[in-house]
Amino acid sequence: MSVLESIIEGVRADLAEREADVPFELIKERAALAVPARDAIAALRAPGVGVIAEVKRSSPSKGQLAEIADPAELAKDYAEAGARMISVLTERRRFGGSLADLDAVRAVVDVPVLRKDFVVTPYQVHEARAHGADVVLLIVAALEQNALVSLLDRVESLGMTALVEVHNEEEADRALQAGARVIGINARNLHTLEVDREVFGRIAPGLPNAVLKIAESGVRGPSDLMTYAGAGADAVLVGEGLVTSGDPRTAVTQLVTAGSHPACPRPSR
Ligand SMILES: O=P(O)(O)OC[C@@H](O)[C@@H](O)c1c[nH]c2ccccc12
Repeated sequence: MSVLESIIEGVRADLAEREADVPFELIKERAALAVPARDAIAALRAPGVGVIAEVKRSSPSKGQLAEIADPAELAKDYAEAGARMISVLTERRRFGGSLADLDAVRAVVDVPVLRKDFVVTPYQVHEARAHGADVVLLIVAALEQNALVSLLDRVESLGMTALVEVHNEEEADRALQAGARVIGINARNLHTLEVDREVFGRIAPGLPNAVLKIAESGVRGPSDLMTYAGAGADAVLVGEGLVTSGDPRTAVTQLVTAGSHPACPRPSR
């Protein structure tokens, strides 16, 4: 079984427990009553290269990265330092996240919030909305094409934005066919867990101008942001580099400064 498959197996087991507590009809109702989703596309289209800052305790490749006793405090620091969006990992077993983290972050920031998880069922989409998410990650490698299409439609029908994650050209084609408006190109191979920063530059130029392009993973600092900017990134998504920096606020400030510097290559739109 691949790493991705084993993560999803755990996600499904945890999901079954939550679903036993809060049935589908109830989570749908809660989602319908939530404050409307924020416009993530508008936030990402702002001038310069944006920073999406991630609340990430652990990773399958490195184990624990940071304790993060107070995710709300961290998210506030990120937002005050200029992050355009906050990503919250809600997967428990490998990433140490939870929906409580999402609630805590949602309560303290005004920027759009991304639910970062392994979303494979409609239930999780409504659940994301019920907990205040504005954006939901959909990983192409984890989904059959018809599931991808129907989950993406569901995300949009709830007023949210889908961040559709790809790792290669074939997945990028599937994302486009499904109608993705925001594509994340993940430098980390979910099968081997290795980071290859060249992947973005290989895939991004083949995507239409109208699609927002997010470079995910492996951003160590401003120079990686500049490289991704040169290859057409509208934003970078950063986790480990921030939570292990010792000073996440300054780390975000440095990235935001680089992304808005006149020398930073601009997205073509
Ligand atoms: O910590 P990094 O290398 O900055 O990466 C952040 C983000 O890209 C990564 O957490 C991620 C990208 N896609 C995912 C899918 C599931 C879980 C996690 C991820």
